[in-house]
Amino acid sequence: MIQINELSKKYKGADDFSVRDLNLTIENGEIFGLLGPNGAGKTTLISMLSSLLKPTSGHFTIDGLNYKDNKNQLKQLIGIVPQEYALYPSLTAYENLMYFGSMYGLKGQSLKDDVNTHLEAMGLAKFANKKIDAFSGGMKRRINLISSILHNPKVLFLDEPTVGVDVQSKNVIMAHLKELNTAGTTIIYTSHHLNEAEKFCTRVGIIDHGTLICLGKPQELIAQEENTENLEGVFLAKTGKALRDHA
Ligand SMILES: Nc1ncnc2c1ncn2[C@@H]1O[C@H](COP(=O)(O)OP(=O)(O)OP(=O)(O)O)[C@@H](O)[C@H]1O
Repeated sequence: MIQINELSKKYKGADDFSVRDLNLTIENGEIFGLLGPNGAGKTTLISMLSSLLKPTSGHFTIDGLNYKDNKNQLKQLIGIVPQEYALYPSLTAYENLMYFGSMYGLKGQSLKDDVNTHLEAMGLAKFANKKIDAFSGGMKRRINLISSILHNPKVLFLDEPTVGVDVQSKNVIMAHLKELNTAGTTIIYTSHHLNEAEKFCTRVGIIDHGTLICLGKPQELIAQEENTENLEGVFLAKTGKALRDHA
């Protein structure tokens, strides 16, 4: 279970909070979608939960563990798929994955077998020995995902896992995430793809101006909103139609 209490983040030099007094509980086995307009605070929140960013105040625990006291245990428990590719372009897909596996203390034949199984499941087995810099965006996203799940994390955080990929790659990524979830992994991910979130998530939270403004099962939220047939309608009703440009 992920228990978040009064979590806030104000970046150095910023005028306002990017996440403000956020309270949320996510149960084991959920696929939880963090939705919100540009600049709402989704990446900031997920970066704090995955220990990439220090909160300004408040706290959270994952399976009762917190980053301050249980750093090494937490590292084994969670997987992180950031928005940016964290891959070595001059190494092959296989070499990258063996390297990332070794960072989690994995080695030997079982690591090789796991790498090959994931490459196969992601449709990348025949490209295992090609260098990453020759890969398309969709292929890099799939390798990026594999690199974060080799240690079988109990909780997986993903920041826009399907941004910039074609429909084919997106389907493979989402199917793989669904399989991981069925096998017991809790998934928390940010997305702007509301149709996808509607189908895929057990619950969603809509965040705006750093605050959680809406929380529930997609179908329940749709049923509660008048004249709305989908999650996009709920999203627009809650967050409005104004652009969120800022610089
Ligand atoms: N390193 C930073 N320093 C200062 N302000 C930041 C920093 N990173 C993000 N912000 C600000 O914090 C707010 C929330 O940004 P965040 O990236 O968390 O939003 P988001 O919901 O993930 O947006 P998007 O959908 O565009 O990725 C924005 O106002 C953003 O400008």
